[in-house]
Amino acid sequence: MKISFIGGGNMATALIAGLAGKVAQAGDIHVIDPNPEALDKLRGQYGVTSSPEIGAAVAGSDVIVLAVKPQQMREVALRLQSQLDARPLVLSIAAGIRGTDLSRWLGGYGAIVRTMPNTPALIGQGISGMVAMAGVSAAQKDAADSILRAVGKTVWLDSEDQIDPVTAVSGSGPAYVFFFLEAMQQAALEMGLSAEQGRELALATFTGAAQLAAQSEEPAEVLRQRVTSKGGTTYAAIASMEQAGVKQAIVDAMKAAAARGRELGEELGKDAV
Ligand SMILES: NC(=O)C1=CN([C@@H]2O[C@H](COP(=O)(O)OP(=O)(O)OC[C@H]3O[C@@H](n4cnc5c(N)ncnc54)[C@H](O)[C@@H]3O)[C@@H](O)[C@H]2O)C=CC1
Ligand SMILES: O=C(O)[C@@H]1CCC=N1
Repeated sequence: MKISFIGGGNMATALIAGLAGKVAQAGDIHVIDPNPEALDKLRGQYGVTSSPEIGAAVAGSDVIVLAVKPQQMREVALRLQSQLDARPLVLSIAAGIRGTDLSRWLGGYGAIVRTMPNTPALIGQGISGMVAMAGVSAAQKDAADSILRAVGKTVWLDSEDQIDPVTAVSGSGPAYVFFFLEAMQQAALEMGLSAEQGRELALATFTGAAQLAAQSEEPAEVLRQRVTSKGGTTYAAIASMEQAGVKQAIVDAMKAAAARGRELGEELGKDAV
């Protein structure tokens, strides 16, 4: 499979790390990015070919992955329009950008899959929500699935409306986990443990609890109750979090992420062309 990436930043790097030598031979991956340092790194680490701007190199690609920031998507799509003769699959990973707007910027092109991956893709532990527009063939849907499965799991969605909620849960989700980790490590330090001890204890707790939840038939609430002895230490911690409104704050934060996705789509898609 020949794959071109437009944008060679964080998320493209995570995807290329999983793909190179598996779904595509390194020489069949081409990256376009105006930043020479990003290209040097990707060429050196993964043996990809590269160019600083969209041109003939993308013609002949089976899949073109759009991995620029949402604010760059329109400009990139307008430039890409003339290179779509071979009818490749266009795979967009941008938050917010709606399929109809992307299709319009690509001159009414319909072979578009929107996906929302996440950074654990870097270590093959990602999860991606996926939605195909009407012009995507079964073979192209399979190609999109195999690209994202090279870096983790895929979940196909019933409608595009679900992609903003997916962005709020798993796309942005690693940041919430890191935030919680930061807080646990800060507390460990403030209570007299070393930074190294705090890191080891907090990380193993996260991994262990997540694995336990994944392997258990019980909901998270029941697993939590099993740690929480009445009048004990966990009880004190959970009572403190409840008093501070932590659960509702997380729910509100995730709704804000989804709303920002919708807002980005509306803001950046309101042009006439
Ligand atoms: N970082 C994350 O956790 C996730 C990001 N995304 C989406 O992935 C996309 C990329 O995000 P990141 O990789 O985090 O950003 P990034 O800033 O690391 O990478 C974007 C890259 O695009 C390049 N670029 C800018 N203008 C360009 C142009 N005209 N042509 C080609 N390349 C150009 C930049 O030089 C940069 O290397 C965004 O749309 C974001 O919504 C999706 C899921 C998760
Ligand atoms: O923060 C963002 O907008 C992107 C999308 C999901 C994760 N990072």
